[in-house]
Amino acid sequence: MFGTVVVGVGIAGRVRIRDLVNPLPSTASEKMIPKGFVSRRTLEDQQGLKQISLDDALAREDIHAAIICTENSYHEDCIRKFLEAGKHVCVEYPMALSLDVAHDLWDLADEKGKVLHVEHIELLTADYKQLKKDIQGKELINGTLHFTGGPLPPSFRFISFSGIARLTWLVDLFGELTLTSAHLVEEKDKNYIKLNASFHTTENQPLTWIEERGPGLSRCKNINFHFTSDTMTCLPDAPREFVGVFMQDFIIFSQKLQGQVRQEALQGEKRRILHCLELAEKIQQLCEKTTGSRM
Ligand SMILES: NC(=O)C1=CN([C@@H]2O[C@H](COP(=O)(O)OP(=O)(O)OC[C@H]3O[C@@H](n4cnc5c(N)ncnc54)[C@H](OP(=O)(O)O)[C@@H]3O)[C@@H](O)[C@H]2O)C=CC1
Ligand SMILES: C=CC1=C(C)/C(=C/c2[nH]c(/C=C3N=C(/C=C4\NC(=O)C(C)=C4C=C)C(C)=C\3CCC(=O)O)c(CCC(=O)O)c2C)NC1=O
Repeated sequence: MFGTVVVGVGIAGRVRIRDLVNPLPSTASEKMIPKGFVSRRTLEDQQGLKQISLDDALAREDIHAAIICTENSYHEDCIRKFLEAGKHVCVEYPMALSLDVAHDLWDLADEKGKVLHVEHIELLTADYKQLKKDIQGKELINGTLHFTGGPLPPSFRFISFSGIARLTWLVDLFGELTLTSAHLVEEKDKNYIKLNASFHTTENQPLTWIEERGPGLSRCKNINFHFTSDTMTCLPDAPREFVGVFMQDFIIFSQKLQGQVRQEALQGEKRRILHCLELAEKIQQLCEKTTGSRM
């Protein structure tokens, strides 16, 4: 049994509390015991769960794991505190805002012998699983992934990190990438931002990622993938699965705590996460170089 707390009560934190309080019967998630939630605000009980202080969460011996759902700028500090206190950590993506920090946190997890799990629900949606199946065996000529969405607060930090889910899609579909260019358009007065990043696959095929955020832009992903066999311009519309994506992720975290995930799978995941963070960092550096300012 693993006493567990949720840290940070926003959109993701509330879903995490829901899943922690209602584990899926006959899955590894049943071994996770809700022990409370941590917030920087004083909140009333959440779905029957009580608020506890961060210090208590770190010190209590009946708490073995934390699910960190704070804004991106506050992930590193939280992960470090819980790992140092000898707790397992599940953190919402992106785990860190630089490659160095990510390596450092993983080393700390290894040193402490604890699980560091990074949520990547974008890989767990029914549409994505279908897309991956549909693409299997096809030979890419070139492709574009264009995401639009509403503005995020500054605490979600640089757009290549807050948008890491799109990079993760491209890497999971087409393998490791090399960045060839990155360009940022920002209209701060309009709260509008657009990133355009280009890559080559290991077979030298070009891929483009466009991440666009601004008021009135609805959350949407557009694809345009050209293969030698055909062209895909629409995401497949797979039926929704019975188990929600956050619950699927929670079950994976629980399985990791119970030693049910193979080493090769863990290593592959870690390699992918670090590769995506490295790309995100290179994009940021290139954008800063071309605009001449830190963002
Ligand atoms: N939303 C989603 O569907 C997904 C989110 N994520 C990731 O999860 C993390 C959190 O995202 P999300 O939950 O959407 O972000 P939110 O902006 O909803 O919450 C972020 C943090 O802000 C604080 N907060 C929430 N509401 C308020 C409020 N009304 N007033 C003051 N503070 C508030 C909370 O911390 P506290 O309780 O300490 O005050 C909370 O943890 C990010 O890393 C994101 O990338 C990943 C996948 C999906
Ligand atoms: C309705 C408003 C709404 C908000 C404010 C929202 C925020 C939000 N959704 C995210 C990802 C995500 N959000 C979802 C799914 C959801 N997330 C939800 O809050 C809900 C209701 C679903 C529906 C199942 C998924 C699957 C991701 C992973 C990235 C993706 O594939 O889009 C992220 C992480 C950053 C990013 O990848 O863009 C944020 C901040 N999502 C929303 O849908």
